[in-house]
Amino acid sequence: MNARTAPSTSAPPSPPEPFGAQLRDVVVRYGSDDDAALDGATLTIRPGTITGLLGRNGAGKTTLAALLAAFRRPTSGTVRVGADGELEDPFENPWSTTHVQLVRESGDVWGDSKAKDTLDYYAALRPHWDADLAARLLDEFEISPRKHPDQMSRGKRSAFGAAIGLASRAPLTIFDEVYLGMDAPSRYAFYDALLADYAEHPRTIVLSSHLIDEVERLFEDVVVIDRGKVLLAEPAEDVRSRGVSLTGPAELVERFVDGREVLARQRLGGTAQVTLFGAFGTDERAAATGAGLEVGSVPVQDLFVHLTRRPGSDREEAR
Ligand SMILES: Nc1ncnc2c1ncn2[C@@H]1O[C@H](COP(=O)(O)OP(=O)(O)OP(=O)(O)O)[C@@H](O)[C@H]1O
Repeated sequence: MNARTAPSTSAPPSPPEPFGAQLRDVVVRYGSDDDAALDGATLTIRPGTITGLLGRNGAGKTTLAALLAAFRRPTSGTVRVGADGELEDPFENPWSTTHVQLVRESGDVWGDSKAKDTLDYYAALRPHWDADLAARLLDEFEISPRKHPDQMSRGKRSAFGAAIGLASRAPLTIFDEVYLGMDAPSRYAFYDALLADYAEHPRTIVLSSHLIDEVERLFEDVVVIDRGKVLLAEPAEDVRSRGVSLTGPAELVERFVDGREVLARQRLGGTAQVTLFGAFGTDERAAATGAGLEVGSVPVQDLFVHLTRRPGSDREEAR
């Protein structure tokens, strides 16, 4: 029995299953003359996973997040959100809006009253809100519940939004560039808290970020959008096996490059590391390992830069 069908009791409702989401041929146009912000996007967010949502500036990530959270409706196509087998149109759907939490850069907080007022608001709005977790996170980020968010630094305000997103325990939680202004220790504290709470309370997390190197270890699935189109949507492991990294004596490494596309190249003294695009066959892998090279997967960041590069307009990165 899920929370929707459970009889009403004084105990908090048990959380429903993690939500998934499906987009089919979704087009979003902000104005009739505008280019499409999403242009025929089709993808699935698997329930119970952490999905990295990646794209260059203006790619359509925030637009996609707004659709999932029912902040807007697509111009055409379908958006469905919900627990397995119960996917529904989230727009003007109280069940869905109650169970989907979007944390945006802007924070979605009452700026001119105490942080505690915002916490009380979310405690009433989110059925699975964990007040103890919220208090612990505010403590960790050194945020006073008595302070007004308008008087907080940008980083503290972002951290406040991150804490709200985690404490909401929503079956689908979307963090849209939540880290803005947060210093490195705060960002890492957020990633650690996210992983720890996700392990204890499985749900679906979508994490949009430009700091790919920093967050890619969290991803189970990866969605890359570019100019409103879905370039890939697949498990992070599949993304990482779209290329290979080789590390070892420079001369030896170069022998394996042999006409392949190089995504990244680093050299330190006689040691080189190259990231190559394209699957590496079992024989090649065995040959490279046998020759003493370290064979690794491709960093998501390198692949992302490669996939979204604009020929002729982006400066080739000197590495
Ligand atoms: N309210 C709006 N009115 C008109 N156009 C908009 C609006 N919001 C977004 N757009 C346009 O839609 C496209 C996608 O924007 P979106 O904010 O979804 O991208 P994004 O991937 O989140 O970008 P960024 O990484 O820079 O935040 C862009 O061309 C943007 O200019």
